[in-house]
Amino acid sequence: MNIEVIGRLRPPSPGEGKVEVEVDRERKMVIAGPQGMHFNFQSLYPQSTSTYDIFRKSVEILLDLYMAGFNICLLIGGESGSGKTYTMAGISRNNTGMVPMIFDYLFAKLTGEQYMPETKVSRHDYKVNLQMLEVYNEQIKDLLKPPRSGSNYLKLAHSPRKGVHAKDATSLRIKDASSGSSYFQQGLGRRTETMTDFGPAEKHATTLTYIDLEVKVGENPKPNRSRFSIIELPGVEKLADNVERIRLREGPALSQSLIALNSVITSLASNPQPERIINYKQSVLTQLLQEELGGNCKTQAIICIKPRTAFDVSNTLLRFCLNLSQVTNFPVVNDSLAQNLMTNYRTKVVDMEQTRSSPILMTTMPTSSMPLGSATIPNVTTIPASVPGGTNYRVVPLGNQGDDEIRALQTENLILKDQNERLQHRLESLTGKFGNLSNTKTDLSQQLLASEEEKLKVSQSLVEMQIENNKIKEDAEAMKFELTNKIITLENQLMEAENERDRHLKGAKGAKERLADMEKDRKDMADEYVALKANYSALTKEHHREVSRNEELAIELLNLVNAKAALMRQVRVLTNGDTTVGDPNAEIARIKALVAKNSNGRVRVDDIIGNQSDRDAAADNLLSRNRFYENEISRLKKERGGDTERLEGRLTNLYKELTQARNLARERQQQVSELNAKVIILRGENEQLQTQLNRMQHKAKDLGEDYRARLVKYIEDISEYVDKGSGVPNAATEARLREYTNSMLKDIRRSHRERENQLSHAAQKFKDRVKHLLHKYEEVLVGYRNLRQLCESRGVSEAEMGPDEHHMSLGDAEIQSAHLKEIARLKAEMSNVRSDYESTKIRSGGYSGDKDDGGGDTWGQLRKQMREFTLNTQQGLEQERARLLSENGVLREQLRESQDYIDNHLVRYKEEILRLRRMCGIQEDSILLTDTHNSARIIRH
Ligand SMILES: Nc1ncnc2c1ncn2[C@@H]1O[C@H](COP(=O)(O)OP(=O)(O)OP(=O)(O)O)[C@@H](O)[C@H]1O
Repeated sequence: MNIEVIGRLRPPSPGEGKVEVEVDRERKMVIAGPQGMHFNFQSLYPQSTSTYDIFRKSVEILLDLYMAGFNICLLIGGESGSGKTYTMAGISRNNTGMVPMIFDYLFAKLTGEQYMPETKVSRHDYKVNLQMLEVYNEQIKDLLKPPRSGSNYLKLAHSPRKGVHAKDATSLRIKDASSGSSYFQQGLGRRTETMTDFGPAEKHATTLTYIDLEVKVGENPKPNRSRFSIIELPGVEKLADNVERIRLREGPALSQSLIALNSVITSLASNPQPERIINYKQSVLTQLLQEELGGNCKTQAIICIKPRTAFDVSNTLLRFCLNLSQVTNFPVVNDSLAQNLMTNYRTKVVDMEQTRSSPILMTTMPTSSMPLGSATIPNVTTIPASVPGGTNYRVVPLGNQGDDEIRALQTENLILKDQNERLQHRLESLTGKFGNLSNTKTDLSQQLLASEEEKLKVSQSLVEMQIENNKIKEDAEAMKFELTNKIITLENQLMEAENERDRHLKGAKGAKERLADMEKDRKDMADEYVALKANYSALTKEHHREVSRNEELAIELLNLVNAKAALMRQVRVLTNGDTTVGDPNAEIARIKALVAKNSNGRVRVDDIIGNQSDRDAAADNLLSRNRFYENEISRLKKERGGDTERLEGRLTNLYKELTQARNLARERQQQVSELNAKVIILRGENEQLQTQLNRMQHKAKDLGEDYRARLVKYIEDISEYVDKGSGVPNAATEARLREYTNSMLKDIRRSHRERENQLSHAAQKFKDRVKHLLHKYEEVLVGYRNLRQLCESRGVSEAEMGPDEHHMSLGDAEIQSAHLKEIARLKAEMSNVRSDYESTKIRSGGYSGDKDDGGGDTWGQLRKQMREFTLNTQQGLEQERARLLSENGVLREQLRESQDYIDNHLVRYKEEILRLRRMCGIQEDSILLTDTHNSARIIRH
């Protein structure tokens, strides 16, 4: 890592004149005249830039590295009066320099931030120490040592742990930034301020400020140790002069540090490789700056530039900058491992130096602070005996012992030289190895840091990936679960769909079949429809005919009522207002209502019967006729005399007979109704008998099955028994078989007896019922016959008495229409009234009225209809009776068959039991016998 070189232009002081330093457009390059050097600074801060700005832009980053464990060096160089001290220390509290700023920043960070930046590793238990040295005239001055505590000049020492260092230098523990700045200012105040012939001492002196930091990082118990070195170099303008001249003019020590520094830097610049061998021992300063210039340190140089400077000085300065910028360092993090490695390396170096140093040739006096291994023997003699304000070196002669001894010494010296060269070679190789190790260590540390960081990043990314992986897994599991559910649901749906499809197919098949059936049905229905339509048209015609007939009947009924009313009025007139004859108007009203109800208003009653005035007119007509008749009667009475009274008496008798006939007809109707009720009851009983017969048949069938099953079981048991036996029956087996057979027979007998009793009881009951039915039937017939005889004895005609007894049966008469019934009743009454009237007329003699005119046909038709009706009714009753008789015969036949069936089976059972008994060898001491009356019974002999 090369040394970074930045430039800072100082503003011109009052009276100094204008700025002559040339800066290019990019403000990075300072050109020393037209033919002079030019150098490209990493940063070139102009005059106006404050120290704080430079600190912020260029030093803060170094401090971060410093706190991370790197050694840092800030070289502040330039001409005398260019502002080196100004940059390092500032001039006041308000215009401070780099060191106070470093303290401020350092403590602010150490106390404020507990963790390293970027790596976030904890930082704790820090210790800050301050050392300040001044190298002037090859002497090391401890600037922090109080003046009155003895000598403050120090010797160089080389220890494995500290390397080359000022022995016993004061190291002050710094607790905070202000104390650090305070100590720093105190140290500055102790710098050498003498004036020499060649200018003030500060021009030739170097101020070294070391800020040592010890801090524990992370879990490591051993702290990192790093050093921040702020080195204010002497003015470089002397380098523009000839070195030999300087030495001749000033002596070898005054500018030795600067000359040696320039020489070392030039060597380092020309040897960037780590295996370079650099002679740092040219001065105290270069020895102290071994690490800062070419070792384990990150170095940055701030070169202060005066606004006006001489050409050769600026040329020298830029060359100095150029060399600096080409110096390569090998900084590493100074953790415990690196420290141990460096200690190990330094131990070897110290050991070699001790081995190489010769106690014979030269001895450094106690007052000398001669650096370890710094002086080569020839140079020793050139060291002046006295250096102003410094240490005295003296060459101590070994004595005058003759030429032989000198030659021996020279020989030994040559041997030693050879050894020295060998050692030098080894040292160089070791230095190269150390450089490699440092480089490797640096790389390793950097790689370690990078790998740690990368490891953290990788771990973080791994955790994030793990989390994301878990999330993906959970999502995948959830999705898998969801998909599984969906698949199951779809499978269920598929199965349901398949089932549905099968159902639909079956339904379609069934529907097709049904469709075919329906088609067939439709054809059948179409045929049926055609037939029905034909029937309907026929029925419609029939209906129309019936309606017209009904209307005709209604009209006829009304006419009859009219006629009846007229007759009733005549009867009233004839009977002199007998109230028993009835009110003709009421009869008309009743018939009107009946006709209106049955014809639904189609028959215009009033048109047929006429209104009240018509009826009154008819009544008047009848009354006038009545009066005419009365007049006729009175005339006849007058003419016939006593015949009238006799006729009246006969008429009265006729009326009485008429009343009796009516009562008889009513009574006969009542008896017919009772007979009808009895016939209905008989029918019900007949049905009950049929049901009972069916039950008996089923019972007989069940009994037969039961007996068959039992017998089969018995036969199987006996066969099994016989098969199991040896064929030679002994007494015990015979006894067991006999016992078994006896129990079987007992069981059969008992059940047979029970069934026989049940069947006998049922047959008896059935017979009783049949008898009862026949008895009732005969009673009905007898009643009917008596009725007919009574009617005949009363003189009722054949037609009026109704059908003969053998036609007596319920039939279509029950379903006759109300009109027909009413017509029949009215016809009967009409016939009665008419017969009464005829008889009265016959009795009254010679009456023949106008009423016969046109009425004979009507009566004839009515009589004809009534005869037809009677015949139809008789036919229906005969059919019903025949049906009942045939059913009765069938029932009797069924009963007989059932009885035969039972008897046959009982005989078979008996024969089977006897056969079994014979098979078993049982004596026929008890046998089954049957009686000859179709009933079985067991007779024990
Ligand atoms: N950047 C600056 N801004 C203003 N004044 C400055 C600046 N730099 C230097 N000076 C002033 O220039 C003068 C010389 O500065 P300084 O003493 O720091 O130089 P020097 O390089 O340390 O000199 P020497 O090498 O002789 O010690 C001082 O008065 C200082 O205040």
